Amino acid sequence: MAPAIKNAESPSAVPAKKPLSMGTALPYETRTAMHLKGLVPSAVEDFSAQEARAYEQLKNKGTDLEKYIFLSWLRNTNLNLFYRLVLKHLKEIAPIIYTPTVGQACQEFSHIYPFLAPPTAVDGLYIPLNEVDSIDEIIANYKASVPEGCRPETTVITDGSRILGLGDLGMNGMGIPVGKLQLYVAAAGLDPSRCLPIVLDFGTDNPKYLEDPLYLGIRQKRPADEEFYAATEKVLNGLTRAFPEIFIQFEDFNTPHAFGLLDKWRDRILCFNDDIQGTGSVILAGFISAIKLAGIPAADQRILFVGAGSAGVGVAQQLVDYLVLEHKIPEDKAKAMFWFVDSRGIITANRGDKLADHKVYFARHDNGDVQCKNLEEAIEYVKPTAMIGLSTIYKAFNEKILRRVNELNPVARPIIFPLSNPKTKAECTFEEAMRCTDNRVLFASGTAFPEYTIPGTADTRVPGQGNNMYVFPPIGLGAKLAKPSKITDSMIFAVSKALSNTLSPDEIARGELYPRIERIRETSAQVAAAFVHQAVREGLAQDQRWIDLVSANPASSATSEIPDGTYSQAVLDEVVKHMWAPADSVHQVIPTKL
Ligand SMILES: NC(=O)C1=CN([C@@H]2O[C@H](COP(=O)(O)OP(=O)(O)OC[C@H]3O[C@@H](n4cnc5c(N)ncnc54)[C@H](OP(=O)(O)O)[C@@H]3O)[C@@H](O)[C@H]2O)C=CC1
Ligand SMILES: CC(=O)C(=O)O
Ligand SMILES: [Mg+2]
Repeated sequence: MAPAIKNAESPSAVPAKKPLSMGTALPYETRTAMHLKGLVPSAVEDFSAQEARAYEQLKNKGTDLEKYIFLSWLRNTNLNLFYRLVLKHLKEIAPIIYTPTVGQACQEFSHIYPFLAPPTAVDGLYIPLNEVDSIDEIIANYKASVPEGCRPETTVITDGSRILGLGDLGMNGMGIPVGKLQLYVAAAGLDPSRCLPIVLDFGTDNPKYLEDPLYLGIRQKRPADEEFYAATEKVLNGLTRAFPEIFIQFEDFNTPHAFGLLDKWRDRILCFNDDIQGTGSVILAGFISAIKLAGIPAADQRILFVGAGSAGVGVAQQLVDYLVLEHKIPEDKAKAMFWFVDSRGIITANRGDKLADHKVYFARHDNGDVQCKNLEEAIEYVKPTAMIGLSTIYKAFNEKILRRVNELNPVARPIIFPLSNPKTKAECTFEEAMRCTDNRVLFASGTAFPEYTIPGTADTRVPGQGNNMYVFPPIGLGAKLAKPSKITDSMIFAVSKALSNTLSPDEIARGELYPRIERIRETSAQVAAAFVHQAVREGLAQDQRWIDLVSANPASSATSEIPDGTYSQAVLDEVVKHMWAPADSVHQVIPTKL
């Protein structure tokens, strides 16, 4: 793990008013000085004993949802211990605080909410549609409820309208901003006291929640577009008025609004859309590794997307940019390497329905009279070398389909990425993909699948996790440091290149497509450094210290137009110094002299 220190400019992430959260780790002198004598058990422990106890409790929970609730409570009562535990057991805990369990937690959010945090904890902003005119008051309330100086620098905002592949969960979607921000902290060392989850409680079109007596959001249908955009504008204006440097991640908005918000705001404020750009970036990184192993030239790939929403189109846009920039394939030819299947079949210009704006660019014009109505027909027509699932359809890549794609690719290794989340929406599992392709598959999934040992051998393969968790934390960290006026597509492209460069020789030798999750802190620092370099190269960075550092240490002769994802050691070293990490001993967080 990259060494990490607390950002000297940040207030401590552990609220000073709550020393009791350190509980049994408080030394006797501190207890005396703070009039706590007799209020905690007499043993004085170090943090690792507390950590062992917390881990024991975690292991004893019967279900993943119980583990989620326990971890949420821990985070809200002992932040330091929570992040020590998360970092030590990241591979085990990430699927609980993030996909897949976070999906279930969102579905149950209104039922478990009171048990996630003590009543005094402020865990984010809940902004009802009918209160958007009070945004300044809401922000003032927030400021008054957190320690002086805790100005948020990173926010994840959703309106809960498309939570993972689970659909419209209304206000219950709050679990996603909360979960994403925990990864910002764990993976990239953002200061937890400066992370602000926000849910726009704008109603829900999901009857299940409207009828649920325990639902905690406003009980009304979602507003029409005009009202949605006007209300969102009030919130974003209020937020940027109060915190002009804040980095905003749009998350899990339904696809038309995801594209609409990005178009409207991307040149005005420091923001990005995780589902379009973050997913595009992370899947491009895995794809770069996959095509190196596929055994055919990149230009011969025939790429079939199953699902044409914000994620599918976002990924394909990044792949086209890559084929054009890196492989010098003309844009028209690159675009022609892609086919999309949506709920009505292959997307063509003459299919007879009015295509949503985001589908138009990739609609086929070369199909003549052929219209494939489903995935099976599409496979026979396209004969894909790569199949990318962002459809939310569980088992869409069934055994027959997987075997057929394998059969169609006797030379090239098939690329199969079932990327829909959570696990209950994944197009196939790693085991299925391995079995049906004679273990030849180049695989990545949105939710982590277990390793697979090829029967009768000791050959155990590790599946790639193609999840935007590898890129949004370093993008946020890089943005916080370099302070670019906006996030550009070329910065996102640099991030993909940088992530693909982080694979270790061992991971490359084993044919893996992503770095192991246990190294995510190290890779996040490297990717953030590449982001900072690119922001400076493009002339958009506004923090003079980083401009000077990059100018004195240019990593390569890359231009702003064709990013190569490189960074200098000097910038990497400096980035690492700005990553927050939990304290190792109570003396780092509680002054010895009170
Ligand atoms: N791995 C990762 O990091 C990420 C994964 N995702 C996952 O991607 C998935 C999709 O997200 P998003 O694009 O925003 O969602 P959308 O709901 O906008 O997109 C879903 C797409 O799938 C299509 N579809 C539905 N049924 C079928 C079917 N039977 N056959 C083929 N296509 C079908 C829909 O068609 P139509 O347009 O006709 O309705 C639509 O184009 C989610 O599960 C999400 O969790 C998202 C972001 C990141
Ligand atoms: C990972 C993610 O952002 C999603 O599934 O929506
Ligand atoms: Mg998402």
